[in-house]
Amino acid sequence: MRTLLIAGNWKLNPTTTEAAVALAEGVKTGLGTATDVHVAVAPPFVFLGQVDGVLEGSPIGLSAQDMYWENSGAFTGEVSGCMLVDVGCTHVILGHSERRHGMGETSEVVNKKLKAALEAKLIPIVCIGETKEERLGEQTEAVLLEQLSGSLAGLSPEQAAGVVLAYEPVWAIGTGLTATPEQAQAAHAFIRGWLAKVFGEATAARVVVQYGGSVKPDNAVQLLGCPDIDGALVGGASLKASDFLAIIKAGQEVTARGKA
Ligand SMILES: O=C(CO)COP(=O)(O)O
Repeated sequence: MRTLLIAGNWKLNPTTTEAAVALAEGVKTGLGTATDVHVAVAPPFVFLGQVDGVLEGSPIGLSAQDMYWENSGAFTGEVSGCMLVDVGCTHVILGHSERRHGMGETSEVVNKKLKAALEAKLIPIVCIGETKEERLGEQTEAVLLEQLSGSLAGLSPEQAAGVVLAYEPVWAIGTGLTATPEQAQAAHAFIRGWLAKVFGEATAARVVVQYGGSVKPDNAVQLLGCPDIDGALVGGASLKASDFLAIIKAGQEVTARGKA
């Protein structure tokens, strides 16, 4: 069975080092040494080093929220995979919808970043998902197909097995409008079907596919209990240690009882 990954995407929060350290300390203390689910936090770039110090000795992974595909050079404002590894990162989020839609990031760009992340030995969390208009226009599968085939182009099955995907319907992000477990499971099954077709059944069975979009303590058990949902990428609720810990606990419950 795939191990669940519960990751907190802090986005552009919090705004001070002190608050970032306090949040990381809260998660670390609350989690202890539990390892039955994988856990990671993704603070803004500037806090990564300090948060890494806090997380020392804990099983919590450290994720960046983006990276560039070149290692070094004249690329003002960018941060590379080897730099992220140097400050302690284990994961990197790529192609978040706030970057795809807010900053014009294409699947081609995500693909370059993904290959660089794998080269740097970071675990990439590649985000995909449709907007409200696309869902209403029955374009969900077409959008997922474009984002999957574009973002994962040229990967070997072995490389693909090491990629984490995050299905995040844009209409559910930060809106309180969570996809129902049925809607989420249907999208996840579609994603796993695509993986099986392109990379083979054995690889598809290994890929961790998270759900993201208004995951909260009160809906986490239902979502995480779905057969093809292998974790959560949590935004707002990851900014409060007690809420994030409650979502992790939901993952632990689902793991302990086993999936259907
Ligand atoms: O975008 C998200 C995680 O990457 C989800 O954000 P919310 O949990 O705030 O909806």
